[in-house]
Amino acid sequence: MSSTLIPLCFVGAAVRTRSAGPADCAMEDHHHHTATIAHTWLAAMAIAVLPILSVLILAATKQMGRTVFAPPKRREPPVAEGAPLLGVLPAILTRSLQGVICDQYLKLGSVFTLSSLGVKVTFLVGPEVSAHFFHAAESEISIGDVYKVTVPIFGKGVGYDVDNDTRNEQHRFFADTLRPAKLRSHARLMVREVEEYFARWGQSGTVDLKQQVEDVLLLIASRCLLGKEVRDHMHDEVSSLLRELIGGLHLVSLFFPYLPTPAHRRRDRARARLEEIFSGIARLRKSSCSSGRGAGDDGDRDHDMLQGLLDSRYRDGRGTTEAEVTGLLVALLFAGHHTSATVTTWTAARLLRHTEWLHAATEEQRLLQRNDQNDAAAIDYDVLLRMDVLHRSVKEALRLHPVTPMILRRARRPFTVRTQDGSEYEVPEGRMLASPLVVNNLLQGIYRDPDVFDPDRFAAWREEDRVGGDLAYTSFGAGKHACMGEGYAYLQIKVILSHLLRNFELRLLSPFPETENMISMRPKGEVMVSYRRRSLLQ
Ligand code: HEM
Repeated sequence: MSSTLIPLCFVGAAVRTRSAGPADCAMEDHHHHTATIAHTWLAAMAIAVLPILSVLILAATKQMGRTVFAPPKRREPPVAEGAPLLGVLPAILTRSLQGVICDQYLKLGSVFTLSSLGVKVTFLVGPEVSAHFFHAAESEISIGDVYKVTVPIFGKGVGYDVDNDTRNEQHRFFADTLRPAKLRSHARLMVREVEEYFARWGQSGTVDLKQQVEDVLLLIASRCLLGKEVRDHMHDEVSSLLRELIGGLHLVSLFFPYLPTPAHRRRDRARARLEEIFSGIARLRKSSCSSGRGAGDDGDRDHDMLQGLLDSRYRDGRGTTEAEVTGLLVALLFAGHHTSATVTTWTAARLLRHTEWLHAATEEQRLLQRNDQNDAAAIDYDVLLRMDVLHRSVKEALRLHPVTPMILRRARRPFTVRTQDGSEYEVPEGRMLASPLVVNNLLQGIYRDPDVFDPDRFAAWREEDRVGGDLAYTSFGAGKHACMGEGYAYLQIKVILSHLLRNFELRLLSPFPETENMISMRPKGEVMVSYRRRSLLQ
């Protein structure tokens, strides 16, 4: 979940798109079917939904056929032409958001505004114009204004319900629970979950890999984030409570988050029950500590994030409340599960389609197994760090299939942006801003043959992203709100994929997937794969 990079990719507005972007915005076929919003409904909100409210306010300033605005004091970014009143909306719906952004980028340059029904979103394309967007303080460029909608899901007292300082402290708790020393023990738990899960597969068979990946990642989350008690006794209940929480997010929630609809009531009940569960576990843990029984039987309990958050303290010495811990855990689940599942499935689909890379990644596993003299089958934290081809394959799949089409912010103060060709624009206060990953990730100035799946572009001898500067590759965000779970995400994705490569011969039976819809960047439909057990060392 983007910052909480909340992949609310769960909101189900399916807007199919067609047509390719212009040649310079190279992208493959399936890409032409996508146009979407950030982890989310956020894009929907920006492009399609907020306008409905805003039109009422702005109608007075419009004429049919052309919108007339009060003359700007300074030069604002150029606005894309569009239909009367609806602006670019018809183009987005008949074509694709990605295609429209690409067109306008080629036409108007790296800074431009899309407008529809009175709402304007200014797009900043490429690293040269994105520094302020990613690095400015909250008082200048706000993430909180954009993600307020998460409050009823995460609950009061956490995330975007609290002031910026408190939120920063809560992010420090996340950072503590995700630091490398903790990741080492998470890796051990992840490997155990993955081995157990795939042991259920037969000698050979056919599966929907997308579903399998979602399931195993939920088990990993249950174990690493929520703890042994949930994993062993409450996994099914907690999984369905999380589904209820997600199901409580509809378009109507954007405007009336507390309207007593059945879905909102279910959401609130689920949130309350989760708090009850986590509070119960917290009390049990406290009492087992005071009775001298210590941590978990297997010594793992100390390492789960639930415990990390229960032990966290604010700077003034205050501990976290059980309600806060519940909210923070839900936020982490939102941020980490859907995103990782999407990237794992896309990477698998890419490897199975581009067999030269499947071969390279498999050979890497064979070598790692051979070189590991102690235990040829072992995958641990250090081995995972040595999976270079696999790592680059994941990174490259994420470049071509970002989990969110764009990252959104709101300008709290006006600012000036300079383009590479020397144009200078004043972006006004209150303007919604977007950094479109679906276009940034395909810029030819940064990536050679951008629509080709080529993990070597990130190899030490090319490093196209580094050459492009620190804002060239922003699939994990950047700057002030860079993803805090990147290391954890790579670990769990590589644990799953390396286990599959080592133990199964896989074939993609479905056609290469399209992207789901305007709101979700997941692979569309089932991703059917056949498997046959094997050992790489024989
Ligand atoms: C492949 C998987 C993932 C991808 C592609 C991803 C991507 C992102 C992106 C793009 C952002 C920035 C959003 C913005 O600026 O609005 C972000 C933020 C964040 N991510 Fe991830 N993420 C992934 C997995 C995870 C995981 C596993 C966790 C935690 C367990 C996590 C925790 C966070 C948090 C806490 C933030 C908010 C940082 C802030 O607001 O300061 N993410 N992520």
